[in-house]
Amino acid sequence: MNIGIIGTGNIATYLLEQINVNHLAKGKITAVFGRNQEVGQRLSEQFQVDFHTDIQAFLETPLDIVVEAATVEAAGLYVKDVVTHQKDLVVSSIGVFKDVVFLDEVKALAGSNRTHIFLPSGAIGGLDVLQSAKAAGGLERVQITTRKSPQSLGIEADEEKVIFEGSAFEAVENFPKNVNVALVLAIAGIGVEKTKVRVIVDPAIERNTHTIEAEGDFGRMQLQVENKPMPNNPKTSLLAALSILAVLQNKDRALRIGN
Ligand SMILES: NC(=O)C1=CN([C@@H]2O[C@H](COP(=O)(O)OP(=O)(O)OC[C@H]3O[C@@H](n4cnc5c(N)ncnc54)[C@H](OP(=O)(O)O)[C@@H]3O)[C@@H](O)[C@H]2O)C=CC1
Ligand SMILES: O=C([O-])CC(=O)C(=O)O
Repeated sequence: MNIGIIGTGNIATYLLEQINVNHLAKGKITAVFGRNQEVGQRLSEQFQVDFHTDIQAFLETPLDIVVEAATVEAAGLYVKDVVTHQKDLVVSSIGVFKDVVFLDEVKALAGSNRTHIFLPSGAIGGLDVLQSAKAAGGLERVQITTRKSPQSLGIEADEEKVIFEGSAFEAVENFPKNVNVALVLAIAGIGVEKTKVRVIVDPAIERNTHTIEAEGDFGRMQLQVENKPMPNNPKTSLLAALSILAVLQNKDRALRIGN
């Protein structure tokens, strides 16, 4: 499997290390697309990958799957191109799909190009429960409370404070690098308007903590994940990078676990 990566940051570097050096997935990252020539050159030498600043040239290389690990904005620019070039796609910046029409367009393109789109569970879990819970309708309420340090949120604060309360749609507009988890939750569950999000800044906390609550005909779920932030980017939890690695490890397996 030839893997391409969009982005030259923390997750991209983590995947290069785990796949090209530690061989933790089948195949190899053969090409990276980015806009930072200096960093791209360094990654190219360190991990023996081609570096491209031209998206068409990147997508014309023989890739089986492309992992977006950049930003919501970059995902908006490039995900359709990836699918129309008939590559499977893994999206990290799931906030790009707050626009439901855009998500439907990308899904339709994937259908007509016979490709697959993978949305990793990222820094959370419980998506299996939500999807089962709504299989026959009847999922009523979904909420996520994200608690992060000022450093992880990239803001200053000297006391615990609720800094946002609203829909998943509004949350992405306010914190595009911190609430992609709310979007995958919304897509798996009851949508971007009905999924409620609270963001709390907490100077006393060291882990990126997400608490998910859901209720419906199935009963009730509460799940809390206390994530270690990544050293190179404390906004991002290690679990988010691991979940992309797991998608790449599992994508062609005969045995599927969870719905
Ligand atoms: N689903 C989930 O649970 C999670 C999702 N995420 C998503 O994953 C993304 C990546 O995370 P992480 O690697 O930690 O973030 P980083 O900020 O470390 O890396 C993002 C990289 O993207 C590059 N980039 C930005 N804009 C563009 C562009 N237009 N074209 C090409 N490259 C671009 C930046 O490089 P430069 O600016 O130098 O060009 C930067 O190095 C986050 O932005 C977030 O959207 C993160 C955490 C959890
Ligand atoms: O990594 C995390 O804890 C969550 C995150 O940043 C995101 O969802 O964008």
